[in-house]
Amino acid sequence: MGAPNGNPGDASDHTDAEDPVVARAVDLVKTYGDADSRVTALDHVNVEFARGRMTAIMGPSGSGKSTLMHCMAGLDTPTSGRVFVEGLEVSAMNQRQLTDLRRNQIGFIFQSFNLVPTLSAEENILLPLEIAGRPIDRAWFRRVVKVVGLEKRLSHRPSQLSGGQQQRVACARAMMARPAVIFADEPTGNLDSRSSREVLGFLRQSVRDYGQSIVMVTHDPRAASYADRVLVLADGRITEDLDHPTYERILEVFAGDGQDDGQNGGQGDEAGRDEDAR
Ligand SMILES: Nc1ncnc2c1ncn2[C@@H]1O[C@H](COP(=O)(O)OP(=O)(O)OP(=O)(O)O)[C@@H](O)[C@H]1O
Repeated sequence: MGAPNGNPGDASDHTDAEDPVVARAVDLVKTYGDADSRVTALDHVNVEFARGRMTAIMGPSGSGKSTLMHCMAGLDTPTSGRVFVEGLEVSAMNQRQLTDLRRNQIGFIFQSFNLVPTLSAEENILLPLEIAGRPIDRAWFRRVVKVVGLEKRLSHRPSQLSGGQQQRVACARAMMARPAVIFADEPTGNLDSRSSREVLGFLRQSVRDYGQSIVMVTHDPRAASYADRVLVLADGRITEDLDHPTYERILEVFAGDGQDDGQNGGQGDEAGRDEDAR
């Protein structure tokens, strides 16, 4: 099992694949500003993210979604409380340990793709491993490239790719290092509905076929319906925790009708979700 009270260590030589929880926040508080203008972005959040599952985080603008993800990924420092990834205490790490953690345990997918414009798709996918000085598993590279359907685009630079193709490169880049968890911040926010479906399908496939753990912030109920679990934040607190919700169920929750009448269980949405990818 993971050691939630363990010391931060070298992220490159520590994995705890036995622990069903890949990341957790314990009594997490994040405030911004001073006493006169204090904003509580996270208000005593306790949450565990399951290994090999896709969890979506939803909530209104300003509810704390990005802050939660940034604290989980070691990109922001909690005011109080603790954060663990793979049993390692992120909230107690120094900069070197955080760099190690981000290189070896965490993958990122951003709304704006964040590709290096002068590099080809292949070079972008391999860049994090090159920077970390890690060996490249060519067989895994070919598999990942096949999953995201980029075989014929590997020599293209980002400007020669569509938005959907660029986000596929970003997905492949995140998957390439086999991170313990991928944090995806609005991964479909800049994509049309067809490209969104494709990218969400790849993410689901990586969960189903390779046991990838994914935490995804999204405003889009359609995107959230691909997840195994949907958390809803409001004013820095988790207000809903939904297990395999349908698109309709998510819409109901956001319409303020949080009562589960059981009528939506097991139904898929008609247009968005790629059932084959689940
Ligand atoms: N660097 C900062 N300085 C001051 N306040 C901040 C800072 N970052 C976030 N906040 C505040 O913390 C609260 C939570 O912000 P956060 O960005 O986490 O929300 P969000 O749910 O991700 O919003 P959105 O959906 O609009 O991206 C907001 O009230 C925001 O104004």
